[in-house]
Amino acid sequence: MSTSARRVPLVHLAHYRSGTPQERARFVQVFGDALKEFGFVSVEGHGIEDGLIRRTYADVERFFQLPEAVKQCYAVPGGAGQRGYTGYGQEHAKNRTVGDLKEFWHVGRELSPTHPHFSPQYGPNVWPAEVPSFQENTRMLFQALDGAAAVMLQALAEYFGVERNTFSAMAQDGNSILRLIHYPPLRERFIPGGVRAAEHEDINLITLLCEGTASGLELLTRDGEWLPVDTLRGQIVVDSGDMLSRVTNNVIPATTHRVVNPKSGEQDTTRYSMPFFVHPYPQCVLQPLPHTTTAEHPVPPPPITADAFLQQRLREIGLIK
Ligand SMILES: O=C(O)CCC(=O)C(=O)O
Ligand SMILES: [Fe+2]
Repeated sequence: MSTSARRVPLVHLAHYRSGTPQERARFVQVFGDALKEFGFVSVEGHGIEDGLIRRTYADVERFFQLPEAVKQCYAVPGGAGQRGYTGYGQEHAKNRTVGDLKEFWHVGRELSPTHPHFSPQYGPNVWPAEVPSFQENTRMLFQALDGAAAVMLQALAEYFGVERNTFSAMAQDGNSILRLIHYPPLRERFIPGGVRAAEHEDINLITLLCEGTASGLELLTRDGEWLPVDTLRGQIVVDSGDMLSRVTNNVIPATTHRVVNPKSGEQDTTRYSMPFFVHPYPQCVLQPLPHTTTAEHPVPPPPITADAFLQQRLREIGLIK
């Protein structure tokens, strides 16, 4: 695949789940090459019900329209924004000080305290009483995305020629998180110098993005060009994060992306999006697959636990003060 391709490559997940051996092999190749050379890949046939995505967006919209004081009741003190509500402008991209022009809500995984991957830092979810169906819909969406992500990670392991569960086992009962984001109209709230989401790389292994409700998402191609990414209905866009870059010794670099502000004249546009960040379990040691240390990638990053890496990054983006 040419790195100067102007379109995000498209694959069909059902081809990997239940296709012929040729379809499976083709999925593995296109999916892996797309993340390696392009940074983003669009996935259709992922099995996530469109109605569930619509219902969840409706709930998310209802929540973010609540008064600020009500929303703030769902901020979790000392929780580093990992559950519940995080207010407007609080998160900023690494190496920036101006906050992003967004507010968001995080739904995480809930494990019993006796589970080996349990970590008290990633505690129980909170739920907005004002939107009764929020809990059920976001939980169902979390589960559906989690299932689709596990299959994609299996394909990625095949791409590297390692045991199929190598990456999916890291994410199984891991610290994945569903982020529900509201970008309000710029006319209403603006922070000088602020961007809806300033350019950044995601922290985690891979991110699954259901289509956003308005344009604005852009990816920096490996050639250094900003390319708008418009997810079509029925497709999920997947990008690679820093943790995947670590475990592949940068064979798959993390993808730089951003959400740009609407053009002048479109200052009334609201945007919602729902990235699902696929994280390993906290105790998982991130170290490169052995055969990824090559002449091209001679210096593997030192091992670090997923939790230590996450804590470091949460500090860098202003969620841990
Ligand atoms: O809103 C989007 O489409 C992307 C958001 C994003 O990149 C993030 O929250 O990490
Ligand atoms: Fe992101």
